[in-house]
Amino acid sequence: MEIIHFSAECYPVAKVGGLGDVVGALPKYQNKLGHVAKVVMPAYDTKFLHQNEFEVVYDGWVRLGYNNLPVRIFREKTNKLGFDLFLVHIAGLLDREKVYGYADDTERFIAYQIASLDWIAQWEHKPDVMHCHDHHTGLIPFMVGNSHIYRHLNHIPTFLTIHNAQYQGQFGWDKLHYLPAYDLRNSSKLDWGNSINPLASAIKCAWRVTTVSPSYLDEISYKANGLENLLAQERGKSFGILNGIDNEVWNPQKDQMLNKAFTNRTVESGKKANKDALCDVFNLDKTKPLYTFIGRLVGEKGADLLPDIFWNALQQSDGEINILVLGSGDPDVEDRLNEITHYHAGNYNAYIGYNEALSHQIYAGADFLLMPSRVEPCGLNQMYALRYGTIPIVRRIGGLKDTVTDIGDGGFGICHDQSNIWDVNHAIGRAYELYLDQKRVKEIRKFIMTIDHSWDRAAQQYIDLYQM
Ligand SMILES: Nc1ncnc2c1ncn2[C@@H]1O[C@H](COP(=O)(O)OP(=O)(O)O[C@H]2O[C@H](CO)[C@@H](O)[C@H](O)[C@H]2O)[C@@H](O)[C@H]1O
Repeated sequence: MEIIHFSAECYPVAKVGGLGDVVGALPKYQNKLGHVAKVVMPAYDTKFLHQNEFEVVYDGWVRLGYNNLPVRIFREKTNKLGFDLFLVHIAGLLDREKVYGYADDTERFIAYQIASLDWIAQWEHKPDVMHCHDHHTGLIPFMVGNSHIYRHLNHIPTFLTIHNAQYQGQFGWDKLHYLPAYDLRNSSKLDWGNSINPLASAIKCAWRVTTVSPSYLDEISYKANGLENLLAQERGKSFGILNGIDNEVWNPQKDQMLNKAFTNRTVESGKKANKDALCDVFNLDKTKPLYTFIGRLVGEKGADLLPDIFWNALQQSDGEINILVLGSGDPDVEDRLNEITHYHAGNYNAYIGYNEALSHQIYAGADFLLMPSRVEPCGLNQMYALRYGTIPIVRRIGGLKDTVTDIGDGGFGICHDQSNIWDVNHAIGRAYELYLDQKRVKEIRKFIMTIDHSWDRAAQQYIDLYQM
């Protein structure tokens, strides 16, 4: 099958969070199964663009409202990522440093979607599947099914994967003129709550909808930032497929970013070397358990609770634990997390910012990873933690529920029910008790490193779904 993935992110080209990891891996694993999966994404002004070789495969114009903008599509020449990568270049609109966060994001992603379809519409052959990821690509199913200019594509099955239903990309009907002409009687397929809502539109128009874990599929019927009823209505064509992880990128045995590579046989010495190095850099106590949080500092991740959780834990433990945070997001949370460093230096530190290599070093060097998420469609961090022998402490929600079993239930993690300070502090205490039983900790580490969360299984599940 020929599968085209449309996405705003793809690791290592451009990554803000988990979407980038998924789109950087799933196509590679689909190709390994004998298919031809490709990625079409915006050409941002990132390092990857400057450090790799590209050829031009398309030169054209994209019509955005009353403007015609020049478009160029580049193909990466060497198949470096294990799949064909196409970058849509629109000067002045897409070629910026950041992926998101601009006032004209709506226009940027509409232009990217139209330009991608214009290009594909003039191919001699047609792909078998068009797979859209999140709201930035959510207008594609509507445009393909309803715009006269894409009538040659309208027999191609479209898929939507929801990585996070919190973000929907809504914009006002005053921007309708940016979209290619369609029969206005079909406007209800774009509308949700009197706005044009790309995620809602994709849920309505895509042939199939998937979520990134089975539990999240259940949860969004009652908690989906206003889309609950729609998702419940479309449940018949919706499926939950648990994300995998890229075992080649996240491989503690070969990871070049670590201070010391290790396997599950050498996990004790490997973890110690990586932990010692982190403790040296961040002024932490090597002899004490190291808890960490890695992620976007936003409400969904429970990040606003972290400062209080850490104050409590550090005070209650009286110097017996370490905490290291890596993240960026809400400036208020960033400040509050930084502030703790002044009071608990030696046991606490925070790196505010984005640092891919440091994230690998922390997954490898930490003893426990905290994920007190309010919403977690899948969560990749807990799976990276497991692969690097780090015990996850997670709220039982979404993909966390599907991947972590509590030690009290014969499992290997610490689970709690609510995303609140008391539950998380209690979980931190349980982890500390566990840490004192080093024999058990060693057994758990050895075991969790063997759990297979690679993409092999999920890549096949997507193929099966395309063929249904
Ligand atoms: N400051 C920082 N420095 C370095 N690395 C950082 C970082 N902050 C985050 N990361 C990395 O970004 C990724 C985050 O992955 P998640 O799955 O937790 O995220 P996210 O909420 O973005 O994704 C959404 O999509 C994914 C994919 O489907 C779902 O798993 C998830 O539940 C859903 O919310 C991990 O690779 C993590 O290491």
